[in-house]
Amino acid sequence: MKIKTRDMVLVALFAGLTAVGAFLRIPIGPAPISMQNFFTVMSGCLLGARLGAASQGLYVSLGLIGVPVFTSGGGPSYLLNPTFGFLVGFILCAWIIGRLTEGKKPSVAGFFIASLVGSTVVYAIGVPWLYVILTKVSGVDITFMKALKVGCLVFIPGDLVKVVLVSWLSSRIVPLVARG
Ligand SMILES: O=C(O)CCCC[C@@H]1SC[C@@H]2NC(=O)N[C@@H]21
Repeated sequence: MKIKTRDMVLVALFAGLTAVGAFLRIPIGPAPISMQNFFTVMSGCLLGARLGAASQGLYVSLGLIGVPVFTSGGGPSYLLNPTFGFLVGFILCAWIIGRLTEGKKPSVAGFFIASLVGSTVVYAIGVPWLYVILTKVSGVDITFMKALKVGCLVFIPGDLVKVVLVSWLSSRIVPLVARG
């Protein structure tokens, strides 16, 4: 399989942008508000399933080998960080958004619905991971409902704004560039 230079550049670009997103954060609890998922969702919308997921896979791999691109650093021990589930979710999120939008007419509504589905997957992996690591590894005494609150509910307003913005931007950018 031949990999195009353009594709490699786009994958590296979105891995880099997601890393920048980790620096744009507000610490509020076990998981911070961050701009990572803004770029995750955008990678799925703009690059499609294969390249979007590759960009997020590259991002997570760089963090795991020790490049401090996550909100609390990096390294293999991040597997036991309460927020690692969100990072796993990023890969699947980009892939799902790409699959749901590829070959379709680019519309704000189409990108919005796909981005909501993808973002739900980030929470579906992120919240149980957060709960298990906090309770079983860190010994924190919290209920699953509390984990749902600090790992999902607090982020919904901000993440909705991100998703609306990405959907609008993508509906304007995709017609100008062919997706790989
Ligand atoms: O440790 C990391 O680098 C991952 C942080 C994940 C933050 C999640 S992504 C979904 C939700 N929305 C936010 O703004 N923050 C959390």
